[in-house]
Amino acid sequence: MRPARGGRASATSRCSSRPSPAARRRWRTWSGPWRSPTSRCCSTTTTARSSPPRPTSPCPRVPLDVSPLRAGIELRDVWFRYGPGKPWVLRGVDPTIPAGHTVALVGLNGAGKSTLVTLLCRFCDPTSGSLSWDGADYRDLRADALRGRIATVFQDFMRYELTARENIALGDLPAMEDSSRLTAAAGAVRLHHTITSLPKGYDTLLTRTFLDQQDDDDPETGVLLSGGQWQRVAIARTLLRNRCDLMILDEPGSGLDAEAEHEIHQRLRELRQGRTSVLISHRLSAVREADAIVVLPQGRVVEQGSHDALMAAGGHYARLFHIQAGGYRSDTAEAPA
Ligand SMILES: Nc1ncnc2c1ncn2[C@@H]1O[C@H](COP(=O)(O)OP(=O)(O)OP(=O)(O)O)[C@@H](O)[C@H]1O
Repeated sequence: MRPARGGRASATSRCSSRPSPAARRRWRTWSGPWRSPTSRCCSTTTTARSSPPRPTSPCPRVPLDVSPLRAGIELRDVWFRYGPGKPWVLRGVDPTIPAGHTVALVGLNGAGKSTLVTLLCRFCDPTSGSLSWDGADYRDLRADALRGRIATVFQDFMRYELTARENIALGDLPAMEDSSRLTAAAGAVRLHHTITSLPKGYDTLLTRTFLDQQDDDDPETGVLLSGGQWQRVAIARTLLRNRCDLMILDEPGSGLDAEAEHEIHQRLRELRQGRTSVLISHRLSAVREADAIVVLPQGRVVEQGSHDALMAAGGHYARLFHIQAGGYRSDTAEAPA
């Protein structure tokens, strides 16, 4: 399935008639739901639900600042692929993330969950369809302001060749000199004692440079952390941004041992209370308490609802849950830990 040909060309030509200064002033003072004239000229034409609408093309706009999230984030018929001719990754998804709620995304490998995260952070725009923040189209918003309101633990998080302090404080630079915030974030993921036992504590370099044999015991040359310890650094970096409006956790426990994973999911559950968050995890016991679980096989939303509702429906989610639970059973029927 492909968008209709010529969508881009016609959208671009329609966008070329620029609004007058007086009209632009009127739109800026419009207090209703934001819908810019340029977004109308770029809007997509949805004909049949089974095929993607025409691709939207970027039009020049005056980017808007981003206010604290009040209502929620809405996706409307979002289609996405990584390039023309590439397979569709998202095929008309339209979940809503209400403010103050946790929405979990569940699906098999390659279902498009992390791709959805890249759209939520606006690293990419949808090929067609739209995302909105309290009704404002993402494409009308300042990308830096939007990202300033989002804290994300990425599945492929970064490991910087910097000190422990810097690696965590990159989440929120003023915390670089604020030891209480740094230690609170590190403590929340049980990393504080690991860091304080390093040769230079929070100022230990988290990389290892071997210049010659004598450098082996030199604390200046830094240390190497395990994969799970790095994962805690990445989560601590995100927790530091606890004033953000949206927290996205993409497989936050994937590199952790069973005990640490259980503990961190427990801690994240507490931190998510009353906050807007998106949680991705293959560990279904970690997502069962989400307000809504969106099941996304092969880029389409096939089910959404609470754990209880989806289990009662006996569909895709229930099947995955039973498969996973079965792996933990011996003779007795137990839910996954
Ligand atoms: N940068 C990219 N360029 C091209 N294709 C990509 C890119 N990133 C992901 N893909 C493709 O998009 C599809 C969805 O990938 P995505 O990472 O969103 O899935 P996922 O549901 O998060 O999977 P997993 O559970 O394995 O993390 C896959 O087929 C993948 O190969």
